Amino acid sequence: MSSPEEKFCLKDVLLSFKSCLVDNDQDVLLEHYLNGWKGLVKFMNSLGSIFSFVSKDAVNKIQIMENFLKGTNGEKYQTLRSMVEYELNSNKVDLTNHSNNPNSGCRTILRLHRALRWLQLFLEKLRTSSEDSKTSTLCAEAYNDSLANFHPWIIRKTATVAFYALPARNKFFEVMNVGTTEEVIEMLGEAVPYASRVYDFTQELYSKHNLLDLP
Ligand SMILES: CCCCCCCC/C=C\CCCCCCCC(=O)N[C@@H](COP(=O)(O)O)[C@H](O)/C=C/CCCCCCCCCCCCC
Repeated sequence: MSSPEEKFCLKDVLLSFKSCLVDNDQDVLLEHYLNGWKGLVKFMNSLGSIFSFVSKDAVNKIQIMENFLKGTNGEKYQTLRSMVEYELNSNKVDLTNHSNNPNSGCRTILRLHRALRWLQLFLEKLRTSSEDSKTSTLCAEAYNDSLANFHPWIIRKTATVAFYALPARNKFFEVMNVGTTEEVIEMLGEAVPYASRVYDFTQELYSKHNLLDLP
């Protein structure tokens, strides 16, 4: 379990996904987007080491993006729109084989973007779940309808086994540190639309530039 300073704060995560939307939902601030993911990773870490293989991958991808933001071309990575424009115009995106430029911002964000769809589905399932719902089932359903389509068999199997270690619904809600079940449900009702708006914008941007299948 996590130390107190690593405690998950759903409200902060919520605010990150809200505050990353700019220009009337026509762009996303990368720094705030990454802050949202960092908050989620903290929460996942608080569930124990069973999810460390997921956490490591997420942290690695966040780190790649933070390095771009801190790098010499950092200003090009302020928003998703500016990143896509910059990387496409400077041939930094390998559309066929990722060995030339394995860690472009576009392909790294695409992995997080696909995970955001899982999160969106999972949160919505949690919000509308009944008291006797199993979090492992909700999580697996959300995963199978989203991320699993992009993962090889071995990762799908490992993830499915790990889902059984998820705490029961009431314990899960407790770890979120939001308050009563009703308050958690209310918070989720606020969170899902923000995550959905970020997801929808990114999906449209990537689709417009044919980036949704980046290897
Ligand atoms: C109120 C909030 C409640 C929910 C909080 C959830 C917190 C979740 C935090 C992070 C989510 C995980 C992000 C995972 C990113 C995965 C990106 C990915 O698909 N990577 C694969 C492909 O990358 P490349 O090889 O092409 O670079 C990579 O192969 C994946 C490796 C790790 C396995 C990923 C399994 C994903 C399962 C997601 C469910 C996590 C369950 C957490 C339960 C709370």
